Amino acid sequence: MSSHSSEGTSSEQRASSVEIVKERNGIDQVLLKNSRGAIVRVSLYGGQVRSWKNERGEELLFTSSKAVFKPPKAVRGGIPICFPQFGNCGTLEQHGFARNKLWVIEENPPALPPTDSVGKTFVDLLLKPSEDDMKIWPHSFEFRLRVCLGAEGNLTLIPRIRNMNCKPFSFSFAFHTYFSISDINEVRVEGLETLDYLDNLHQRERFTEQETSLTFESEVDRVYVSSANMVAILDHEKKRTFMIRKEGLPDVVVWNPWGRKSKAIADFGDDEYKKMLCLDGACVETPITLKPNEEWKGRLELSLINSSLGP
Ligand SMILES: O=P(O)(O)OC[C@H]1O[C@@H](O)[C@H](O)[C@@H](O)[C@@H]1O
Repeated sequence: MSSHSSEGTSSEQRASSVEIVKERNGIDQVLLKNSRGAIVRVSLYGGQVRSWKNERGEELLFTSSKAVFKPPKAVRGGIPICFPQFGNCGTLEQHGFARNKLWVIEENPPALPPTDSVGKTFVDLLLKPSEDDMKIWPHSFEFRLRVCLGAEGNLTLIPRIRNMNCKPFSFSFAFHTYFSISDINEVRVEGLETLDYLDNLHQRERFTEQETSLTFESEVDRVYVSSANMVAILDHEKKRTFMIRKEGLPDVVVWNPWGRKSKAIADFGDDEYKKMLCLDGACVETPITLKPNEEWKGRLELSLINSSLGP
């Protein structure tokens, strides 16, 4: 099985492991555990990371108390995958179909560099289009996703998308990450200053970020274009910082529906907007075009540190 634990064990350490369990909807879920007790759960439904817990057992990703765990809806929380379309700028359903499909575990994926496996516990997933998918998006692809839990508790996602067509195609993409935060009024985001963004609340008008760090007082729904490869969410109350490192994912989507819109989302609690921030590594304004047999590879690495970035 192409799910691996490659950490060494000592008598003091728990062994790292990969287990398959059934979710309440009967679908398989992969549990990655490292030797310090951190755990990542990945559902084959949507290839979606559902949970990321650190060694202290603290949940680092948000999931709504009203989330629906039955197909065909994507689960509201964790890290849904938006592919082959982000948002509703296209002919497909909002955020594309990958998040609503059953993925499989891939036994022998094409090799990745040793740095993507050594010291990590990981699983490889695969999505191929069904006949029905091909009717609405007539492009043959293979979407591979490696989900890795590092020895230090870092969560890394490595997407690879290959064009199996004889014609080029383009897609947009996002890891729609729901971070769990203490209070939306208490967090700030660094790494987006001076960037241009398209504001979905103003018909996608283009603005330039004027703030040195982003704080939140109302609904936000933006795509920051061509950001640096590192963004941070500083949570003052919890005294911790999420570091988001990304490659091949130039854009950053920032979303929080705030109070009024939360009430209109059926699978989201009225006040839950206070406890989450969506910050996605994405290719939205910079869609990817693949020639026949060409492959795109990205990388998102999430880690947690317990001190502020700034002086
Ligand atoms: O409810 P969904 O389909 O998961 O989307 C949630 C949100 O995702 C965000 O990324 C979009 O910019 C929002 O407009 C959207 O409301």
